[in-house]
Amino acid sequence: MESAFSSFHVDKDFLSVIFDSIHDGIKIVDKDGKFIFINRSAEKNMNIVRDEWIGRSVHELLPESIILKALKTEVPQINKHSFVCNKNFIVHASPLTFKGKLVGAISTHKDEDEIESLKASFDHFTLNKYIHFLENELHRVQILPLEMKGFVVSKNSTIVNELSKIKKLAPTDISVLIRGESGVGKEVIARNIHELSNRIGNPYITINCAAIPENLLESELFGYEEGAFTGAKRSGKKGKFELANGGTIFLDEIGDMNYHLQAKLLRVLQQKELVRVGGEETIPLDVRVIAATNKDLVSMIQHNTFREDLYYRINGITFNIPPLRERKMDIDILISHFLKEFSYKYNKKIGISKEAHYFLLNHPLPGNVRELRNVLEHGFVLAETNEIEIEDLPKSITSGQIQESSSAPLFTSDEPVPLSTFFDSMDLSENIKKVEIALIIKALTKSNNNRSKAIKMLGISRQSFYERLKKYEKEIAQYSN
Ligand SMILES: Nc1ncnc2c1ncn2[C@@H]1O[C@H](COP(=O)(O)OP(=O)(O)OP(=O)(O)O)[C@@H](O)[C@H]1O
Repeated sequence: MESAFSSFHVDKDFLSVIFDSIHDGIKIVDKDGKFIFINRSAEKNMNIVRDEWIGRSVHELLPESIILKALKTEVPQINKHSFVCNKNFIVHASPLTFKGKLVGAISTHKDEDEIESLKASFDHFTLNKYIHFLENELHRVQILPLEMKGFVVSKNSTIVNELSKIKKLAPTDISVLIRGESGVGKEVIARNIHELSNRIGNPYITINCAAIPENLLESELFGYEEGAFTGAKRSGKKGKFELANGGTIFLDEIGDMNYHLQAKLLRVLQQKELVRVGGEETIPLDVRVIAATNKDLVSMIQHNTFREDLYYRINGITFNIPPLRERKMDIDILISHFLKEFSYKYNKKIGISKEAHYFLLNHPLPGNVRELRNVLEHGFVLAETNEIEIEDLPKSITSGQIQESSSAPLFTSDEPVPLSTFFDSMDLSENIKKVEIALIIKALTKSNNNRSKAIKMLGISRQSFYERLKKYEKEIAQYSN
């Protein structure tokens, strides 16, 4: 779903997941009648290949369709009978308008046979149940975008302080530099700034300066004209800045941009206009710039690898996002947030065992929030019970480190918990504490909180058990019922 629909600011992959999980067929066309989305049910019950329809015109493919009528007349078409693809359907179609302008049309349809069989089987009771189901579905679909909008989840005081700035700076055009390691959530913040700004409704374009080969980055950013270089498209191409015109551009990994291009970028930002590569025409720009980096730009300036003038141009205000290891408190709420997200995405409810939870809290997670999300999603998908267990997490984090870093494993029992992966530092007493807490929690969990049984499992005296319980009261309480 592109163009006008990007203005709704709901992640398009996510929107596709929602629509694909809806039983009714859904089709969306843009204002010119081009198919921009067809959900899985529509593909199935119309017996078509949706990828072959996307981008093609409804005028050509379904000239008699109800969706085309809604688009042409700009009047909703409710409960209309339609015969397409050799089947009868009941269709609702509505024009889609945004900020008073027609941007396309949407239709939902049900197979008529299905409606007939539904009618036959509906008594009052089932009808009520069906209404209840639809209400739940509607609620689910309505709250999804909010849950998933990618708002920044954090309890960390540094981040909370930083975030409090967003509301103030978002409506201005001040440039923003976001600093932090990979995966800490820099893009989430950039998107939030755009969404809270007056530019909402206009494009939000991202480009990762490190991911594009140096020789292509210039034309990716500023576009090119026909024949600008070998392999250039006949018609030329708009660059990311032009695509972002009126909206926001997020320049990720700006520290990886070469010195020559930095000079060109600075010129574009200062003059608020650009000339495409190989072109002559000057294109005026109105783009808000948000940049991000993992690099120390100040030291790069000292080493003449980053331009000082560009640094001051992009650094109107700076956000510093600490890595996850410096805000362990956030792991808890991020886990809850992601479990909620996945339960919508996969349509099932799964929790996390205390051990897996504790494991994640103590795992280094160098890939920050992105790694936490990936690891949890892996566990969510593989979990065989209604809780993610340590065994469901990727082997790379539960066992990789042991094999690589210790020739003689400290624990060789049948423990599913590879305890030595907790040892992200050499501090002996800190590590002993972690092991003790993990084993006490495990014994309590296994014994259903029966302390006598837990003491027996641990093979320690009652006195020593209670001493430790007191000592680690806070940590254990967090994981006990
Ligand atoms: N505070 C947060 N709340 C909710 N989700 C978050 C948060 N921080 C990060 N995420 C999620 O973690 C993943 C990585 O975040 P993001 O892409 O913003 O990181 P980044 O710092 O821009 O990474 P990179 O520098 O590698 O591009 C995304 O799926 C994002 O939705």
